[in-house]
Amino acid sequence: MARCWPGTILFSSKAPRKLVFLFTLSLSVTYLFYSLLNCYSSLQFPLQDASDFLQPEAAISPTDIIRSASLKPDTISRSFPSLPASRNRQPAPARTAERNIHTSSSSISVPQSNTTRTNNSTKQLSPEQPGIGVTITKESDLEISTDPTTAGPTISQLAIRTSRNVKSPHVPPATQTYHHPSASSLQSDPSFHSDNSNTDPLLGFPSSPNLNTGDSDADLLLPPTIVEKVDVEKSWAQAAVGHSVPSSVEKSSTSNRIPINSIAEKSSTSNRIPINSIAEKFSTSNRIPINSIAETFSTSNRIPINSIAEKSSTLDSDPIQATAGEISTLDNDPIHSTKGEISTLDSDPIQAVAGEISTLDSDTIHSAGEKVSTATDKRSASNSATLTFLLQTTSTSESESITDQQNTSRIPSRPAVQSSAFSANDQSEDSHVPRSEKANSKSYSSLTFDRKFGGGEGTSVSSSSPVLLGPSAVESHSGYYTFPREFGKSESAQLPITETTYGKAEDYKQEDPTKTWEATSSSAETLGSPDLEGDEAYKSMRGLSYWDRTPLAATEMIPESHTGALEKDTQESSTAEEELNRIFPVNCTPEYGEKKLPQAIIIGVKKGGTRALLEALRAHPDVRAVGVEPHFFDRNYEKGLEWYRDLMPRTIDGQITMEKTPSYFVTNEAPQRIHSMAKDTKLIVVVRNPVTRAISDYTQTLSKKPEIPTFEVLAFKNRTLGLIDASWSALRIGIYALHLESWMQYFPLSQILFVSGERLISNPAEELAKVQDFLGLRRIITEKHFYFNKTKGFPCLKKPEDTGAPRCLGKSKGRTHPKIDPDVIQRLRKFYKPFNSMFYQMTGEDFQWEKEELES
Ligand SMILES: Nc1ncnc2c1ncn2[C@@H]1O[C@H](COP(=O)(O)OS(=O)(=O)O)[C@@H](OP(=O)(O)O)[C@H]1O
Repeated sequence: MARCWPGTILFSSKAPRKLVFLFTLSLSVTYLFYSLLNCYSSLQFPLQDASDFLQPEAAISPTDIIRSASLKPDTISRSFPSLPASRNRQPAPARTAERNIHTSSSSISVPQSNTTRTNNSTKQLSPEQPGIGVTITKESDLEISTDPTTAGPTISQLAIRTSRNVKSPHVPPATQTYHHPSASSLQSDPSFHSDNSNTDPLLGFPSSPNLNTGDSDADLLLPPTIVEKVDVEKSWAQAAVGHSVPSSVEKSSTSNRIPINSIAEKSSTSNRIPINSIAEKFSTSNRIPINSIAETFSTSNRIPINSIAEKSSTLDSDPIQATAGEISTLDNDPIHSTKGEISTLDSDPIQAVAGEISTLDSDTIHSAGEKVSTATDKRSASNSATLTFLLQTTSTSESESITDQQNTSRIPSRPAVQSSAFSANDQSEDSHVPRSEKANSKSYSSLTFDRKFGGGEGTSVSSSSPVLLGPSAVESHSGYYTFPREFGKSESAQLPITETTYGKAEDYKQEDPTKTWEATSSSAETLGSPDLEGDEAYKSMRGLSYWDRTPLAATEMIPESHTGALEKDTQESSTAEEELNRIFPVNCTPEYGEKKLPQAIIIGVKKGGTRALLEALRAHPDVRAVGVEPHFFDRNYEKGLEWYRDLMPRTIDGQITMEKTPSYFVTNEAPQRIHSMAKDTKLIVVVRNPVTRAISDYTQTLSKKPEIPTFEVLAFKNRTLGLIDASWSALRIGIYALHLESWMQYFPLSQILFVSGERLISNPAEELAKVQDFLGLRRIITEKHFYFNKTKGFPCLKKPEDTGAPRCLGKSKGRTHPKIDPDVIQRLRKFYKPFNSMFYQMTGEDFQWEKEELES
């Protein structure tokens, strides 16, 4: 051994002392060098661990992010409210298993309970207790800071943990499988074990439970304090675009690690993940129009987080109402709610002056008021009840005349839409192209559905179109989404998806402040404009309901205590109190029956034709429906089921109770809540071409706020680049597939009926037949009940025996739409096309909007 040591030779050879000194010195230097090297190596471990944490960003579902937070450009709030424990839910064994996705550095198991962890303690949350909210003030990069002394996991980490390792308390009974070509590497990655059952149809990623809805126990993972640097815009962009096939997957799909240097460069501590660097990578590789999407989604969610937590507001919620503390709302105008003292049954809009809003006419109450006159001020409870009767049955005001509506014929010229068969059969090969081959594609993506219902039998449809518009399509994502047609059936549809994303964050302008006016709640609605053809009869029979229906009990009027929370829905104009009393004496109907929670709900979509459907149904003797929109599952949930029940009309045996609130469809919490109420609730969604729906939505807002920017301006984030502002609620609501996915988490498709808004106009009897079948009703509403009113441009109801005057919806339905630039229409059609296709695929029904567009 001694010989091996060079020093022995040196000493034995009696080398000069100088040489010995130099040798010793070089040894010391060498030793020092190796020591330093070792030290450096050891420093790498924490970073590697961090990288393990980071890499699985691949598993973050953008929809989770969308639904988990609310962003504003200046004040971005993020909340993780918890949900009430799911009751009555069907056990879903396939989905209740913990999503056992391994993380090399940390494996977090989330108890399947309704808890959140704060300060190392676990507490039970009450049903609507907000979870931990983090307020984020956004600049370019965001500093989320609630307590700078404590560094907890980053948002990114939390999302990762959530998506990776969660016992989802609400797992869809359905099996949803997403096969993403580019995910093959993930699947080969031992750290990624998706159960294939919690996927997002839009995004194609295993989706973490919905943070916002409390479906997940993500709260458990949220530390009491967070010090974080987050590029929120970028992460939101991913969320918004809906496909965060992340760069990290590409870059380290097998190693499950983000290159160390990227982390080491950007982060000095292992505990603080360099979100920015990750975000950059995402944005670079995915080229998502980050700003635009982030902002757009934030636009639709312009609700302070605390409001959301408290009020369960949604994208369709009125921010001001949410803060007012007392939501009123025969009218949706947010201004009216600011005072928190809005009541709603005031029937005398004529007397409403600036500053005093009365509200039976949503179109007349736009003057922002200091206070709102109230039903309680003006009438007794019994009168109020009478008025409610009015709300539920008819309108009597002259101002309801539809003479101002006679310009255009609204009936579409298109032929009756075929029912749900797909006709195309050209399966696109494109959908099977691995993502890697698509990555460099500069072309627009295509979206292809390979529909294989019933064990491969069936048809398929494919389409090829730009997903987003603009000159800079740079990348596509593709994948498959498989879902069952119905619970308990093996048949499924497989949905290959390719999508295109655009641009970089910097390319997009900041949030347009002009959009803050947006109040997206469902419109105030009108019942009972007498049509011109029936005008004489109307005058002679004024006050009578033209809709054949069962009488209402006086006691089923909405209690005054409730009126402050109701959406004005039925009347756009009203009648003087005395007249109401004359027309509908308080004791005109006996009290009988029982108030029941609704067995069927029209949950959407706003401007789809929901009022027309409900009113037609109310002509059925076995249907009793509340005339106003209760907004229970989105805005008034904290009032409790008894409050809700009390709103309902009385029913006798054999009658079903219904309500309609179109904003439910886009309310994250609604599916779970309705499921909790009764898992067998039947749901009806009236859908309409999303482009037309958006214009209709805009038209309604414009009618109240003429000063808003043009549709063309609002529709784009950057028109030159062709960047659609998908976060504008008018546009976002139309991404039906996105919203439907939430409902499919709780309800089988067999429990959801999709009604074509177009066919409801072109062939109402046919749609009503479907609806009656779905509700288990006798087919009593038939073509004999409808006639087409040329002046109104819509079908109107009449008594089948022709004994009563016909009845059309009022002036808030069928407004003349403003003329929109055809190029913008075209762009929007292209934007929606893949989402529509996905929706057709999910529902198994082709609504033929594209065909209609071609014909128009
Ligand atoms: N029979 C009949 N009469 C009048 N209007 C009809 C009818 N059937 C469907 N429609 C379409 O309904 C659209 C309004 O939809 P909603 O009732 O769902 O609107 S709301 O969300 O409740 O405000 C409304 O949209 P606009 O035309 O844009 O006003 C109508 O197109």
